[in-house]
Amino acid sequence: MAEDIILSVHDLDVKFTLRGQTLHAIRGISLDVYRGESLAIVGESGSGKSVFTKTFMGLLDANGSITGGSIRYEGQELTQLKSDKDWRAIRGREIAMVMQDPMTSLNPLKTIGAQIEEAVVLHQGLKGQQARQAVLEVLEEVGIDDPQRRYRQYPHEFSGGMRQRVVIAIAVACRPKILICDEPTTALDVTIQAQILQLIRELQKKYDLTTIYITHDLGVVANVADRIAVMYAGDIVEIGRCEEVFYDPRHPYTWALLSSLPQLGVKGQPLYSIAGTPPNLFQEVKGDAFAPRNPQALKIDFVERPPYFDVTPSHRARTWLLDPRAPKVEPPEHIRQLRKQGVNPYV
Ligand SMILES: Nc1ncnc2c1ncn2[C@@H]1O[C@H](COP(=O)(O)OP(=O)(O)OP(=O)(O)O)[C@@H](O)[C@H]1O
Repeated sequence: MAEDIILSVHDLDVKFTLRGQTLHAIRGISLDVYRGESLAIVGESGSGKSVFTKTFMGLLDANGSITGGSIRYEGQELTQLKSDKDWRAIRGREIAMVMQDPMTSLNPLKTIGAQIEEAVVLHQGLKGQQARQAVLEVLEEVGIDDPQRRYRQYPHEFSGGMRQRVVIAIAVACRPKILICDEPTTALDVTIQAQILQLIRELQKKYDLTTIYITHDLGVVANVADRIAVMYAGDIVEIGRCEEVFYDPRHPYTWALLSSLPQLGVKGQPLYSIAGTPPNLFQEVKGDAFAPRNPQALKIDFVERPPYFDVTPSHRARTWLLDPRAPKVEPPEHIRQLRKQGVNPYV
């Protein structure tokens, strides 16, 4: 059976203007997101993960604009939406976001209860006692004890993990179909991180949510993602099912990203880090954007941008290495070992 596509991005381009110069942040991304799936978008800082997902919600900074391509959500073309009123029908209501730092999305001057209640009133059409009851239920649902008391408290009276639960409560109270989680656990310690990811997973099942995780840490999503999209320099360079990207990665950037996971490090040896820096997006990127940092780059990598090559029907990568004419280049030994071992070293 064909997958049901909830969001379809085609050849998307985003540019920013800064002091008279143009920065090409998203360079022709195409991506279908399937209803009910959990998709992770991973890549280094600056690869364009946040900018890309902000385009689904009309949240680009004022100096940025979509300069090409399309974004269709449930058949509606989002790139045509202009006014804030149009976007309000999508933002929160259809597509909601949980940000890395809960303090940026919470109002420090309003009680937690009042903030969740606003979402309940606006999106579920409840009023008075019913609205209050719904807030207490959602607080409990996200694992906040003693909701009667917590309702009256302010954000500063909550710990970081609890604040993140409140932000998730507000997002879920809007009954969205897609939940975007932008580094939802980065600021939290490891135990709390796992609890928050677990909570998001439970809510995803309960409400049949489509979730998109944005993270620079592949390890974080190993447990939660059905599919992984690897971003580099404003482009998706590899996408596949979680196990395809972990055990059979094809793009040299994905190899490098996997190699830099602390879980793969050898005790007593310094952690692998990717040499060099990402390209300057103020300048035109030629060929494969990762080529200058790739010790095994081919000549053509510096000349022509690679197309996507299919590895399986669900797995593709933008690398000349997959061209039938390319010389055989093996991934590093430790990456090959992963497959042989067949165990998930990331979790
Ligand atoms: N308002 C802006 N003006 C100019 N450039 C911008 C603006 N917002 C983002 N960019 C640039 O767009 C590119 C992508 O940024 P983005 O924030 O999406 O990266 P990211 O992968 O989400 O990184 P991080 O993990 O650090 O959040 C970067 O080069 C960034 O500097």
